[in-house]
Amino acid sequence: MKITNVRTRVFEWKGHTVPPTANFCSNAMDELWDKSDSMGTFRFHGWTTVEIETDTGLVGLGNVALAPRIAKAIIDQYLTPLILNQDPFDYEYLWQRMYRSTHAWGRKGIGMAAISGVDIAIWDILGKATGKPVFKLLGGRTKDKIPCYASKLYRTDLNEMQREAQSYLDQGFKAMKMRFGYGPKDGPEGMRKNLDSVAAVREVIGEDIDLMLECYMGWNLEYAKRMLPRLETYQPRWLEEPVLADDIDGYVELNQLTSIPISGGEHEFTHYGFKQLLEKRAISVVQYDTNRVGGITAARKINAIAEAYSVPVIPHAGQMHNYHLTMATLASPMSEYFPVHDVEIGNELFYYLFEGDPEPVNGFIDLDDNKPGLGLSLNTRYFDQFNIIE
Ligand SMILES: O=C(O)C(=O)C[C@@H](O)CO
Ligand SMILES: [Mg+2]
Repeated sequence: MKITNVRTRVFEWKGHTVPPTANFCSNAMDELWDKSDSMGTFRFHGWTTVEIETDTGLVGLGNVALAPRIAKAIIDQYLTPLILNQDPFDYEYLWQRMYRSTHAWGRKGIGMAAISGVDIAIWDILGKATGKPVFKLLGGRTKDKIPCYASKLYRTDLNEMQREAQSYLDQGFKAMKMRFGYGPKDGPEGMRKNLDSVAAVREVIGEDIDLMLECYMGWNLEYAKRMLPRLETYQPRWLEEPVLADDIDGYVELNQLTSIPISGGEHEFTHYGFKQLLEKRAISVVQYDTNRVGGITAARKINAIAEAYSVPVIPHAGQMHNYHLTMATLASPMSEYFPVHDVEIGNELFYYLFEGDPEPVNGFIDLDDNKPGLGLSLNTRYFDQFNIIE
């Protein structure tokens, strides 16, 4: 089998978008003086799709959510020539070819995200060519179903947050993740507001539900060191990305500070990046996203390293490329799930652009044993609401 064509498209959402409210999620821009729409660069209102065609008529589908126009340019200009006329079953060779020939500029960030989109499409072809779901190629079912946690609860009015938390309980979720609205610049008052929001959600969900706390890199080390002891009483399952992804020693320090596990990795790349985080005991939960970290070829290597360190892998975001790895990995106890919603931060945009993602039932999702590949296709129903760039 040979790859005959690579088609990339950028889909930019032009439909209805829920405007961001102030302090809905702390983030890395918060420490700068200009706080107007500081989350702007972290919203996902566009996507790159990668369709890889073969001489057998199979088409594999992958995607990238970071800087879509740049991801498309990288794939078109640099990666496509490297994989044309090649056998998709040589996936490791192709990954190394893409990784090594873009090494000067592509090791982390958008270069690796572009490689990820191509790699995911290649794995989709492997599944379709063998007539098996990708999780079967990765080792098969390690769990009956995948437990997942509802991930939204942006900082709003506390009553509203409580109503939202209750709705996840009503749907049967046994775990959920909430966002902090405040950080170092908001002083003691913001600190109290952060604690109030955790208390409010805990009050609704009780002790028997896992609660995850997301900082999205909006704190700094000093602030996190003051917050962590105060958060212990709420027994969070983890505190996520308290500081910038590059402050690895900060993660190390925070991970040893209290009983609260520190999670991270959604802004880390390749097995080399995670080797460093795990060796240093910087994180207690691995949260790569397959469509950033280097695709399935890199993610499965990270899973093996994490298993050896006894650190759970709970990828960032739901989505098929992550679900298939989680299903096939004993070290992955659960998945993140973004509730279907109007387009807001952009995590929901996935459901407008693709179809095939499983819907959770009672807090669990399942994958189809009889659906070859990743089981995802483009959802053409909303195409008229996108600006599509070929
Ligand atoms: O779901 C997460 O872990 C994220 O970081 C999502 C991001 O969109 C910020 O909430
Ligand atoms: Mg996160």
